[in-house]
Amino acid sequence: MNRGLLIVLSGPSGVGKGTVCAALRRKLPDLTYSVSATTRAPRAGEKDGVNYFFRTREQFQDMIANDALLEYAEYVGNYYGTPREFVEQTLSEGKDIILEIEVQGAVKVREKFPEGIFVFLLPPSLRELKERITGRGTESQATIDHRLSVAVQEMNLLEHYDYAVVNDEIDTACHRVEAILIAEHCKRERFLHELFEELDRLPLTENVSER
Ligand SMILES: Nc1ncnc2c1ncn2[C@@H]1O[C@H](COP(=O)(O)OP(=O)(O)OP(=O)(O)O)[C@@H](O)[C@H]1O
Ligand SMILES: Nc1nc2c(ncn2[C@@H]2O[C@H](COP(=O)(O)O)[C@@H](O)[C@H]2O)c(=O)[nH]1
Repeated sequence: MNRGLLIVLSGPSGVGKGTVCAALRRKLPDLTYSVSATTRAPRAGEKDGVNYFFRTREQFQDMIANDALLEYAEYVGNYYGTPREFVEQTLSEGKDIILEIEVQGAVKVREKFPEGIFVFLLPPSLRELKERITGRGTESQATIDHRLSVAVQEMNLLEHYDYAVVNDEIDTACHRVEAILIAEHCKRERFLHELFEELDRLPLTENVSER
């Protein structure tokens, strides 16, 4: 069985990662979502085990010590991390999995899964990014300011990604990511197809089948 694809959707805070990821999951119900662990407090309506695994700092540090995280990062005063076992099991079952994570974590995932597909979501403008972070209304002004200053630094990491997708319209951005997934699947299938054709042409194969 082929391993599934690991897709990392990353980009600056407020660009719309969560929104585009949710739209993509509605369109592609077979795409598995990696639920992260965090020490941040739940926002209104967020549920443990659905949006995040909400953990204390001590619990999170235990996860780090037990090597239970594929990657983790400290972001604007809180820990965020990807539970490792679930990702590895999903991939070994041949299913695609998507991680929606910030950029430091994405760089660490790349070190462990260079074959992953790394997509950087871009805002149509910095002004729009600021409006999105502010408009979401989930953070204090101090946190918004902190996230915005980090966002500008995060944009410089674009060159480390395989693809850049502008999130101007949600549906369009979602289509773009879907197109990337389709293309990546095709690439892998064609690769295998060509490999087997090549093997068929090898004299060694003929000799073996004649015996
Ligand atoms: N294409 C878009 N057009 C207009 N508004 C958008 C678009 N995409 C997302 N938004 C809005 O921008 C805000 C931030 O989106 P979202 O929470 O998905 O960003 P995020 O990148 O996941 O943020 P964070 O990294 O801080 O968790 C939300 O209010 C969302 O509704
Ligand atoms: N490195 C990781 N970053 C993660 C993970 N899960 C979420 N995130 C990112 O953190 C910020 C803040 O998220 P918020 O829910 O507090 O707005 C955002 O960029 C998320 O994508 C993770 O497991 N690892």
